[in-house]
Amino acid sequence: MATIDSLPPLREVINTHELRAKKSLGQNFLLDLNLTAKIARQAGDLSDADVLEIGPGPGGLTRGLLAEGARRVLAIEKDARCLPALAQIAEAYPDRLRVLNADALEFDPRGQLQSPIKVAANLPYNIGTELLVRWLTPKDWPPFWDSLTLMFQKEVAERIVAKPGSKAYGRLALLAAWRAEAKMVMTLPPEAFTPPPKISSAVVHITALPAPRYRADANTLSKVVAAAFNQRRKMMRAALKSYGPDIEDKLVAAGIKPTDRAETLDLEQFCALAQQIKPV
Ligand SMILES: C[S@@+](CC[C@H](N)C(=O)[O-])C[C@H]1O[C@@H](n2cnc3c(N)ncnc32)[C@H](O)[C@@H]1O
Repeated sequence: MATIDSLPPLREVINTHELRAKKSLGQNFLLDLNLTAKIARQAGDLSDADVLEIGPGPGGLTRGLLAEGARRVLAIEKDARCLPALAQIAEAYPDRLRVLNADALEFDPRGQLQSPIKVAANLPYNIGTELLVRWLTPKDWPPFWDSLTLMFQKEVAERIVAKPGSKAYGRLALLAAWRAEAKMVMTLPPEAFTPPPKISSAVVHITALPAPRYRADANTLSKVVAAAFNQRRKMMRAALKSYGPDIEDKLVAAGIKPTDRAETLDLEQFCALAQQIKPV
């Protein structure tokens, strides 16, 4: 039976289980347990929280979360090759780790964990933004989670925390600012990972606000912001042409000049526009 002290170093784990990283699954592993404990600490006090971890891989961050005192961790891993390594961690932390071999895109977390719930993950780069947008745009608010502590490619992290007028400002910044507070809390060089990715990474900590900053329908806001920034150099009236001939009137009613460009508009204006398109 594995105990915390008998868990082997992660480099040994990936060798024993022949966990050669698969690019298609976005596998860049963190093998330094000091580093994974530091990332886990960015999630705040874990002792009274259930943690949902997406993509535990060989379990570096999972070990960090458990060592930092997480009440319980539910880890969702798509790659079955990682299961024996994760089972060994589960043995060392009886009753505190549950591992599901599943695709995070298909997984419904509702009813699986007890509040307060923190999500923590070194996300596979190919599904990271999709998961984040899902977590930020449920129909009802507050969401199932209280905070998200997520590793992204640094360029994506910059887009999440961007302010209006900056180059990185767009859909991710607006959706994050609408009902949450997002901060970049840590950056990591490529060498922190095995194998090293081409670019740096960063951890973003996002806390859910009790209520949205402005009233809007989540789906409408998400779609209109995506359309506006898909053609960010175009004037709003051109970028939103597919909304029909009365979009100019709706823009004006929302306090937006039809000749404005998306990158100059703030969250309040986009929410006002969503309300013109579909009031809630
Ligand atoms: C960047 S690695 C992080 C691994 C580990 N957490 C670490 O920090 O070393 C991403 C992990 O997500 C897993 N993964 C990729 N796509 C997934 C999906 N759709 N659902 C669940 N896990 C997925 C990969 O197999 C891999 O273990």
